[in-house]
Amino acid sequence: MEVQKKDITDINDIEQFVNTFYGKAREDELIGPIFNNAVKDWSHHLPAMYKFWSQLLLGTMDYTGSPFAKHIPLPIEKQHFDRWIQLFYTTLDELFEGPKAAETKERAYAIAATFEYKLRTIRKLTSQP
Ligand code: HEM
Repeated sequence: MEVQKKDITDINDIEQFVNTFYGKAREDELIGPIFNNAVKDWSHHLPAMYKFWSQLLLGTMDYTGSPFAKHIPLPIEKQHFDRWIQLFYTTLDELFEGPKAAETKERAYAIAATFEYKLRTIRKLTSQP
């Protein structure tokens, strides 16, 4: 019988999915090299991601940053966002189950789609004819 998983309820749960997700992302053949080239200090990036997700999911007000801007210089396109989402969903499905976990996936999908659209638009506007 499959054991019922718990839902996401607190900062420990967020730290767990963030750590697990970036563990997978760093090893991924498509998006791993992008992270490993760009992130100089994981001991800074991971806590920033705990705060980002805790603000979105738990309503804490401790994230200050402008996440989209950090992605502008990166070599990422739709295929990379698709892989990001695939790994993120797999991570959440392995660890959690419930309305908050479902909301987390929805939020991630919406942000990924927005980032991808904005990057595509910026590049179109700034490319030479
Ligand atoms: C393939 C897709 C993606 C790649 C390769 C990527 C990579 C990166 C990199 C290299 C940084 C900068 C880290 C640093 O300066 O140390 C960053 C920052 C960040 N990313 Fe992504 N990212 C991707 C998609 C996403 C998505 C879909 C989300 C949200 C759902 C997200 C959320 C963030 C946030 C919140 C930060 C800023 C953290 C801070 O304030 O320092 N990223 N990302």
